[in-house]
Amino acid sequence: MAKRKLVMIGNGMAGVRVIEEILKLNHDLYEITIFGNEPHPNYNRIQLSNVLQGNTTFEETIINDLSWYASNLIQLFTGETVTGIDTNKKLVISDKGREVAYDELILATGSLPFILPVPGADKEGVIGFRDIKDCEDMIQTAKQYKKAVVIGGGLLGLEAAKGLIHLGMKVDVVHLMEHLMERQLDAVASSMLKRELEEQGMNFLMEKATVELTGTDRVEGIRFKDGTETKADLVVMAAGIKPNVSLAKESGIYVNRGIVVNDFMETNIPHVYAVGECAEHREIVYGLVAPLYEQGKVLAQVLCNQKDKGYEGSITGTQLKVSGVDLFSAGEIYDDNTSKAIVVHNEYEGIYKKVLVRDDRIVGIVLYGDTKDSNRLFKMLNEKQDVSDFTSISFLQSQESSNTNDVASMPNDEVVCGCNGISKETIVNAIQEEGVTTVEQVGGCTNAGRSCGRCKPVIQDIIAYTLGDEFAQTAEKKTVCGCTTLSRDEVVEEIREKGLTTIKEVMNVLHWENEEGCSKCRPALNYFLGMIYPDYADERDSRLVNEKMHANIQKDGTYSVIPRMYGGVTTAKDLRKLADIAEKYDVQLLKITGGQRIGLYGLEKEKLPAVWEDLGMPSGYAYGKTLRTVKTCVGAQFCRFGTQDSMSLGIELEKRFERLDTPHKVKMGVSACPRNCAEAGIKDVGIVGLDGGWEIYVAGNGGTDLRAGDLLCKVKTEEEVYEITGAYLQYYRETALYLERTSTWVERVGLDHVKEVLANEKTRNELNERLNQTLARYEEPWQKAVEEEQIRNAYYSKRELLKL
Ligand SMILES: Cc1cc2nc3c(=O)[nH]c(=O)nc-3n(C[C@H](O)[C@H](O)[C@H](O)COP(=O)(O)OP(=O)(O)OC[C@H]3O[C@@H](n4cnc5c(N)ncnc54)[C@H](O)[C@@H]3O)c2cc1C
Ligand SMILES: NC(=O)c1ccc[n+]([C@@H]2O[C@H](COP(=O)([O-])OP(=O)(O)OC[C@H]3O[C@@H](n4cnc5c(N)ncnc54)[C@H](O)[C@@H]3O)[C@@H](O)[C@H]2O)c1
Ligand code: SF4
Ligand code: FES
Repeated sequence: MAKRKLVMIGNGMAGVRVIEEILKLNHDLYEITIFGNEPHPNYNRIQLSNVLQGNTTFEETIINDLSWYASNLIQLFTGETVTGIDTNKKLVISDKGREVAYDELILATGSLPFILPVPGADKEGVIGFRDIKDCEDMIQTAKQYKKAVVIGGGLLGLEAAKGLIHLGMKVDVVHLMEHLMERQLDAVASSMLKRELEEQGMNFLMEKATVELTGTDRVEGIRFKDGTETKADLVVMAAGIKPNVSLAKESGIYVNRGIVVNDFMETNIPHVYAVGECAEHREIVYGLVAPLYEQGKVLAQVLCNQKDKGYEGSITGTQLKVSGVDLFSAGEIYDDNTSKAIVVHNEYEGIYKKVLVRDDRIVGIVLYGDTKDSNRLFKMLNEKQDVSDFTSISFLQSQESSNTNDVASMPNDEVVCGCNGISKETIVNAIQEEGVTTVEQVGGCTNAGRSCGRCKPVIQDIIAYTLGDEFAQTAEKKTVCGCTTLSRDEVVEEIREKGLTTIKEVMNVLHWENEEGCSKCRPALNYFLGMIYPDYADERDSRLVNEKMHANIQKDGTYSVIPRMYGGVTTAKDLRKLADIAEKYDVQLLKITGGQRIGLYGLEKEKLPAVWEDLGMPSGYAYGKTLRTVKTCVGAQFCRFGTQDSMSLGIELEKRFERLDTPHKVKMGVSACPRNCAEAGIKDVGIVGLDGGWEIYVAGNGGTDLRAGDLLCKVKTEEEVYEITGAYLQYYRETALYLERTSTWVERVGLDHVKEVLANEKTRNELNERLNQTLARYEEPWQKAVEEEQIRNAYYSKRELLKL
């Protein structure tokens, strides 16, 4: 039976969770297309605050990478905005003119920051805080400017302010009201918070209404209603959000504040649903992930014909992600004449706890300084438990005890991960029945910990408590992925010892939890097998998407073609050919890359084999975990400072080691003198010419984790360079974790250790022998695609559009 067509607009947290739930319920029901106007796969927006505060990286915020979409046959259009919906013809239209028909349509367009409508709000340097782009803007601005002003003393504003302080800026927080976070905290908790944040370096301008942003092109200051002013090089608007509903509205879908949905997330138009921050349910628009995920679960059931009781609304609990601040708030915050407050205020220790009770039920919680009881109290609030038997002590005094004792006394049904609604019992079951032993694996099985991450310490305690002695042995272990409890070294050892030769066999024999593996372990296993057996028959479908396609997928779904240009040296004939091909195939962009070659960007998948055939040049592997480029300077052939022939050495290095699978990408550079024009000092392997010899540097990195290379050794001849480089690469191949760059690998194993290994001639020879055996197995992949129809049909035909 033909699959039904499911289209989703919005590639954010709530929407993609719906897709994950659908895939769990019925993997094959839908042909899924997702439009996301950000140029990224689905990432954890919540963690942007932690990126700013330096606690995590952008890479770590990715929830589902491109290979997840590919392996689930999801067509993803990133950087593309849906601009119209024809609900009669049942199709959506994008800003690139793409029309996609749907049987079912999900609107998951999220929110937009509320930008104050004051003069000057459109000046350069005025931003919201919503996405990676905003985050990057703040990081860049902090490198150049000193003074930031955040407008809004709510959750978002305070997290942004903390991040900007971390980035080295002076920060004013402008707040309209008398108290910070007035929607979540009462006056006492709010003033305790203010004091703490002032100590952390924030300056508060309270009860200030902004009337104008001053400056010429770029913002220079803020003027307030009371006539006062403050200077600003950067203004971050964090004064709330508004549901992103214009597309729905223009398409005739009923919108109030958000897109109005019933308990099954259905809009007023048949087959059109809304979920997440853009949806309004029973007159409430939610702005935290916990309720959005509940909505997502319900919508997945509806779309998989498993309609249950529907979504009935949520009570939300909030915490602030600022280190040194421990607070929790849920429900009402002030008592009135129908409710009573139970309050503990220990000023000495900076602890404040308030529980509001009406008709023997908890209706509100405010905790500051000690939030240990938040889960327990929040559960009582949510379940409307009768609390008439509780004393104020049993309400509010958490027992001083060790963490594992806390876990022991925790009821089984206590919710541990509020974002995902996961109880202790579910986590314990995953540990006992699925054999998981790390927080990451628990997340893989249950989703716990995959959003704001604040429950991770408790999950860790539950793992320790459940595993007992076993825990100590597994605690230090970094497993290959959530499908196994084995580490990289254990997997490699088992493959060698048991003579396992295919990915399937490894998974079966080593009792993989998920028998199909996942997007993390399949490429890793493929790599390990290829590293162990020189004649290994590569499993192309297990590779990361770009390697599988032998081309780099771009944000609009097109691909790039970057042929080899050994050592960055080309010819007039090749340049002419590239120019002709660029015109013939109408490439969107022709660009000199950072690795000294020329890239053709914006080619549709179906065109790739023809382009490669016309080019007749080898692949530059610009997409691979392999040797990318060897950058060279002109050296002794032309430069008056050159002491060595850097171009010849670079070209030979590239020819010798091209196509070699490595744990991560490898870049090299060769300069002919210490002026180092080829930037060899920030390469995985950098060679610098001296009078009568060469210096070999290793473990440099010019990317996000900038690192200068370490001097490995000095040699006299080119032959020695090849020998040392070969042995070094093979040792890296054999001992690094999959996806570990040489820079982190060397730091982990130690430069002295690597030097010691390579100093031994016998070891060097053995390493080079194994390397050469492996190198012998490689074929030119583009040529193969040109020659073999089966490959073209499998990977580059239109029919296979969804398989990426
Ligand atoms: C810095 C920050 C910190 C946060 N911290 C927390 C926290 O600690 N706890 C918590 O629970 N929540 C937190 N939140 C809120 C949480 O991130 C959101 O509730 C959640 O991301 C909303 O999910 P969503 O899918 O509805 O919207 P989004 O994640 O915003 O996704 C919507 C996506 O749709 C795209 N889109 C919109 N229109 C179109 C179109 N026409 N065509 C194509 N694509 C379109 C948007 O670009 C966006 O990528 C935080 C938010 C921010 C910004
Ligand atoms: N830790 C978390 O859970 C977390 C973190 C960040 C963001 N978020 C979510 O992101 C969304 C946006 O957060 P937010 O803090 O912008 O929204 P918010 O509505 O919670 O807070 C906005 C704050 O700005 C203040 N404000 C409004 N107008 C102002 C003005 N003109 N001048 C100065 N202050 C003004 C308000 O008084 C309010 O305190 C919310 O849904 C929030 O729940 C959550
Ligand atoms: S590194 Fe030295 S030899 Fe090479 S181009 Fe620069 S100055 Fe000339
Ligand atoms: S509480 Fe947010 S991820 Fe668990």
